[in-house]
Amino acid sequence: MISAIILAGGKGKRIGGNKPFKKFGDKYLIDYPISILKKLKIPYTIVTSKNLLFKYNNFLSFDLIDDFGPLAGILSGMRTLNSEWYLVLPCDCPFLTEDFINYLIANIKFAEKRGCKCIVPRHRNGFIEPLFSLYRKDSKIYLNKLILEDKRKIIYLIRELNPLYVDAEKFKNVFININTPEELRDALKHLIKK
Ligand SMILES: Nc1nc2c(ncn2[C@@H]2O[C@H](COP(=O)(O)OP(=O)(O)OP(=O)(O)O)[C@@H](O)[C@H]2O)c(=O)[nH]1
Repeated sequence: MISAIILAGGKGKRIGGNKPFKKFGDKYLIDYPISILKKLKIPYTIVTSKNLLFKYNNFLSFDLIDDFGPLAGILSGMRTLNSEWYLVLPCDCPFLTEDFINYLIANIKFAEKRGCKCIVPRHRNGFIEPLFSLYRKDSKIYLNKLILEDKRKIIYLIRELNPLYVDAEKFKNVFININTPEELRDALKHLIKK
């Protein structure tokens, strides 16, 4: 019923390129979401740009449009795997947990009853986490439309999907992601403390 799309394209400019293969502890960043998805037996595809140096050939999909950003990556992943719901994740989420994913999945029935086409964690301050969210397969229609209109912000998608917002507060560490070398160092300290 659910498949996952790991977004691993983009330029990773702030971290100096090829973000998925930055070393983090004894693994690469991209290995963290993969290992959690494997434990949960959730099928996944890794969506990346053709120009990114990639070490894993299995499970790869490529962006249908270069440099468009996450929306094109999500649509590309949806075209690769057939599923009712898609879990979208970034490649830089070393503190992702099984509990968090199970929590999102537990909200699917309720979302379907209310006609919600996405399930999005929201923090107390209103900040949302669209790259740690579930999207129904019929999001594809809206993704196609937004891409044709060159609307790249993910908030445009969320607005079309009658979102079910769920509590992000109890999973705060899950959303630690890594954009710069400094953030990589800080997150490593966090990993050591764990
Ligand atoms: N497939 C795909 N993934 C993308 C694309 N742009 C960003 N991502 C992924 O989306 C997540 C969030 O990306 P950002 O951190 O906003 O952007 P980034 O390109 O990684 O980094 P910067 O260039 O420093 O902004 C990361 O997992 C990226 O790998 C894209 O065009 N295609």
